[in-house]
This record gives sequence, structure tokens and C-alpha cells, in this order.
Amino acid sequence: MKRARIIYNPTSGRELFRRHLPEVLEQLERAGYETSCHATTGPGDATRAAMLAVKREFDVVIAVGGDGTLNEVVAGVSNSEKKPKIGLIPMGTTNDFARAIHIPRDINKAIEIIIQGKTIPVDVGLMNGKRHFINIAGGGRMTELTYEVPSKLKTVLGQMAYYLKGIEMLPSIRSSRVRIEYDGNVLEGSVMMFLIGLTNSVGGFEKLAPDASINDGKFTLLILKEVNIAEFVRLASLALRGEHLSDPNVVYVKASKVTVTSEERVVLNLDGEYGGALPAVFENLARHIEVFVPPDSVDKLNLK
Ligand SMILES: Nc1ncnc2c1ncn2[C@@H]1O[C@H](COP(=O)(O)OP(=O)(O)OP(=O)(O)O)[C@@H](O)[C@H]1O
Repeated sequence: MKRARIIYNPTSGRELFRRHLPEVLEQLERAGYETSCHATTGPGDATRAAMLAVKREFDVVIAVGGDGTLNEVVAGVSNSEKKPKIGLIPMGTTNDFARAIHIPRDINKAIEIIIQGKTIPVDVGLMNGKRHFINIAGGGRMTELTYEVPSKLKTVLGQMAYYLKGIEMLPSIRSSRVRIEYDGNVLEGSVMMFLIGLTNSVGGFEKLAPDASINDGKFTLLILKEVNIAEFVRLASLALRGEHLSDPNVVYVKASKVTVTSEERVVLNLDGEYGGALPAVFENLARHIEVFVPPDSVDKLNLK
């Protein structure tokens, strides 16, 4: 019998998952999975739980929560040789990764995808050899807003909270002088922000990196050069429609290794959480984990 470990954030998604747990266990049992659960207790706990699941040789680990929980689970399995396959039940306010691989927010449908058994290898990002990311790493004053949004506000308002915070922060946005090295190229100058993405969507901007592939071993590096506020707002609205790529203020390239340094203090954001400050080396761990995906969506995933 196959063994699955559910790691769920009980505070995520208005605590809906706990009520559905009995039927989820039954659904998995019928499909031949012996399943046990762990409810996370706070930051870092999902990583510890995932490491334990690796040690106890579970075949599958199911991350239930938002991008934060998934990030922690991936970090927990990432350093082991024999990794469990990762299933995903999106319950968070931001579920960028789930959206990128077409996992619906419906609990039973998400479980059904795991039961169907189709997995694909996907890339994982690693910063400074120790911190993992699954969606995006970024730096610059602009990217700070993602973790400055209070979680209460996020729960109530969802995506809207980011936009409100973004508007509030607009006047204080300024550029940072950085040196960015990517696959042998160098770019030096003042930038509003740089983003190092694995998937195509970030915080509701689903066309930010329209050609991103989740298993090509490459990041999409997106750099926004120094612009004034009016220009910034214009570019943000272009980015919503995916029309920012050819703008002269935007650098848009693919790279598997990116090194960023600065003489200023530039803080980083990893998957929406505070990620320390520069200097940083970002490496793409190609095809590092196996995740369950809907079999009928594989064609739409832009796989390499
Ligand atoms: N029992 C808990 N109480 C409080 N915080 C928790 C608990 N368990 C986990 N966490 C923390 O909550 C963070 C965010 O959770 P998660 O990503 O699952 O959902 P979310 O906050 O709804 O959505 P998102 O992170 O996508 O905005 C996790 O990274 C984890 O550190």
C-alpha cells in the first residue's frame, strides 16, 4: 500500500480543510493510500514535518495551504536524495504555484488529481545555497509590499490587499543601484526591482512571464529599470495585460543562475516572504521535485 502524509496549515483558507478531512482520508483510502496528517503549528513547522515524512519514507506528501505552506514543504524534502512526490491542495490567499500548474481550489477535485497519479518534474529556486523558492524571488523597494501586507488584511481582502498596499506605497518607491550577473552577462544600474521567476504568475499578474516553463531549468529574469511614478503605473498596467516585455525600461531574459550585489541595503522577497538582503546567488535546481498535475492540463503547461 502507498503511504501519504498530509501536511496542512489549519489556519489557512478559513479553516475549511479540517472539516473536510474525514472525506479526504476516505477518498485517499479508497484509492489505495494509507494516509496520516500533520497540522502545522507556525512558521517552519511544515518544513520540519516534511523532513520527517522523508525520513519515514512516505511516498507522497500533500501540502495543504497557500504558497507559504508549499514553500516550506518543498524546502523540507528538497535536500534528500529520495524525495516523496508532492501533492497540492490550494487553501491560501495566494496560490500562485497551484494556479501555474492548474490545480483547482476545490478540495475533492485537488485530491482526485493526486489519485489520478500523473506527476511531472518541476524546477525549484535556491538562494545562497540555503533558502528555497517555488514561484519567485525578487528585490527592490517595490517587492517589499508583498510581505508588508498584514495577514489579517490578506485574509479579508485577498488579492485586493496587495493592490491597496501598492497604491499606498507608490510615493515611497525608489530605485536601488545593483549589479546583476546572469549566465555570463552583466547589467549594472539603477533598478526599481528585479524578479527571478519560476512560474508565469505572481500575485495576480498572470502574464508577468507568459512564456515561463516550470521545468526548463531556467528562471525568467525580469528587471524594471529606474522610472518615474507615472511611468511605473503605466508599466504596471501593461504588465497586467502581458504587454510589458518589449518596453525599453524592462529587461526580460532567461537564465539558470543569477547573482545580484549592491552597495546599498536591498531587501529580498522569496515567495512573498521576507528573504534577507543582498548579496544573493539564485540557482535553478532543474526538475528537482515531482508534483501531481491534472492529466488533462499537461498539454497546457508549456513543458520542455
Ligand atoms: N498553526 C499556524 N498558525 C499560524 N501560522 C501558521 C500555522 N501553521 C503555519 N503557519 C504559517 O503560515 C504561513 C502562511 O500560510 P499559507 O501559505 O498556508 O497560507 P495563507 O497565509 O493563507 O496564504 P499565503 O501564504 O498564500 O498568502 C506559513 O508559511 C506558516 O509559516
